[in-house]
Amino acid sequence: MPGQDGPRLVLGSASPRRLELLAQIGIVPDQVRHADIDETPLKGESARGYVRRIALAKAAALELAPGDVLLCADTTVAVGRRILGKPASRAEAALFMRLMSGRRHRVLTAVVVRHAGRTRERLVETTVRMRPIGAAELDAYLDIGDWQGKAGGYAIQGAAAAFIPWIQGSFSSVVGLPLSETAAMLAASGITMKESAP
Ligand SMILES: Cc1cn([C@H]2C[C@H](O)[C@@H](COP(=O)(O)OP(=O)(O)OP(=O)(O)O)O2)c(=O)[nH]c1=O
Repeated sequence: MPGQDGPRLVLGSASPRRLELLAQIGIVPDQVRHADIDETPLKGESARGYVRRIALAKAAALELAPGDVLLCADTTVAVGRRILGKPASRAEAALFMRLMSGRRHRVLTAVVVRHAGRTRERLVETTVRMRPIGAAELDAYLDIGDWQGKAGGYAIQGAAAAFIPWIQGSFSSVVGLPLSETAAMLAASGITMKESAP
């Protein structure tokens, strides 16, 4: 049972989206922490290998009290073999958006749960199609500033939805945490909805 006697959930993420997504399924972490790690892709690294490595590194970087459950994740965008992380500038965000315009890309989220000496992980892949985006509307989109802090430089939960007619996979995973898979992983560690908790 969650609550006073159950395990404590530590969310190892600075992403406000991940906190909101957990709240959507009635899960409230007892603590939110995060460790800064180097997110540079290795030479020749695949997007799947990269996102797993980073999520595992985030989870390994935090000390846990006995019994605590740690949840970490990493989200990245891949266009073909090219990994698009968080753009460093508006110009880089524009480049990323032009790469994705009029074609499909993949959004990968790796979820890691550490508990009682065990580390579990899941990798969820979603395909997203963007319609062709004109120069003027791209400029207007970049003005909003949604590109900051987002893998690939866009937020499907924001104005970029206007560019996305179709996805195949998990919407919540694109936003940062695949909720169905995450709920199952947390339940396996004794973390469930807290609506009935004191
Ligand atoms: C593609 C996409 C990404 N994102 C966000 C989710 C993630 O917060 C971010 C990818 O960066 P991440 O490195 O996965 O996460 P983060 O740096 O925000 O937080 P932390 O490492 O502390 O957990 O991009 C959206 O919000 N919407 C989208 O449509």
